[in-house]
Amino acid sequence: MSAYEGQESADLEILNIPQSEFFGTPDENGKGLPEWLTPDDQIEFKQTLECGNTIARSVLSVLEQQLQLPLYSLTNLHNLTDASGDFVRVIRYGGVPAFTVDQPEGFTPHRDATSITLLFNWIGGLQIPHADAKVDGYVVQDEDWRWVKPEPGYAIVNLGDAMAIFTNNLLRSQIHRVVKAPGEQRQHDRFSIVLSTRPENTSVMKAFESPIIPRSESSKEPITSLEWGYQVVSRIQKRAVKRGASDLHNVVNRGEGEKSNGGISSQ
Ligand SMILES: O=C(O)CCC(=O)C(=O)O
Ligand SMILES: [Fe+2]
Repeated sequence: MSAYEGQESADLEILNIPQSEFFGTPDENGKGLPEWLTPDDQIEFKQTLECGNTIARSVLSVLEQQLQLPLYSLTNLHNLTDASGDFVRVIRYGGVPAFTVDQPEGFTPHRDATSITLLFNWIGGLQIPHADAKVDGYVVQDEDWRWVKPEPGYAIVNLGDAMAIFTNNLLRSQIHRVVKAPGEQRQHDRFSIVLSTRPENTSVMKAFESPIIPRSESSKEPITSLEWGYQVVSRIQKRAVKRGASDLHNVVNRGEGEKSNGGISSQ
């Protein structure tokens, strides 16, 4: 798995640092860490991944109990040192003049191909549909989007597609998008730190059995988390081609999936 530095435009810069660079086996075909990352920066990213994993595991351990699953059912699939698609992503969305009315999307509507995503935001831009909104696949009417206001000292916790699979949709993967911040805020660059925790590569992507998880009727042979990651990427690329995207590498790295299995979202 490789680190990725993406610059789509002056408007959007993305850096993905995969967990495997520090805790697993780095992808030998990958790009490695960016050259400009100093040893101190590397320590910072390593510690950030470690903290993200600790927080995600504590959320998972609560969910595990609430779902009436045997102890460690979920947490054991999310060990820091097991090979997985975990990553930390830093995004800079360029500011635009305050109060402009256009609403270009930084990230089109998507659900994350993660178990848990922790988001650290300082200014607005993130949106989710309101509770009664009609969501048709990835289509949400413009008037149905609501701001997610960042609160100082808090992280935003998002459940991803893996949790929907593990619970046969008892837990839902939250659709979200990013647009320019509201009002005055949009003149500032918006930074976002994304800590994504995914099931370890060998995890079997199927619903757990529990008294409260609906039984799955699917007769499909379950796949591993690694295979699932690649499937997500190929789905995203097909959708992007339909939308007319030409640079699929950028598409996948823009949170819409990544071949290296780091940084994918299930667009
Ligand atoms: O920038 C944000 O607040 C969210 C980014 C996001 O949705 C993603 O990286 O999957
Ligand atoms: Fe996302």
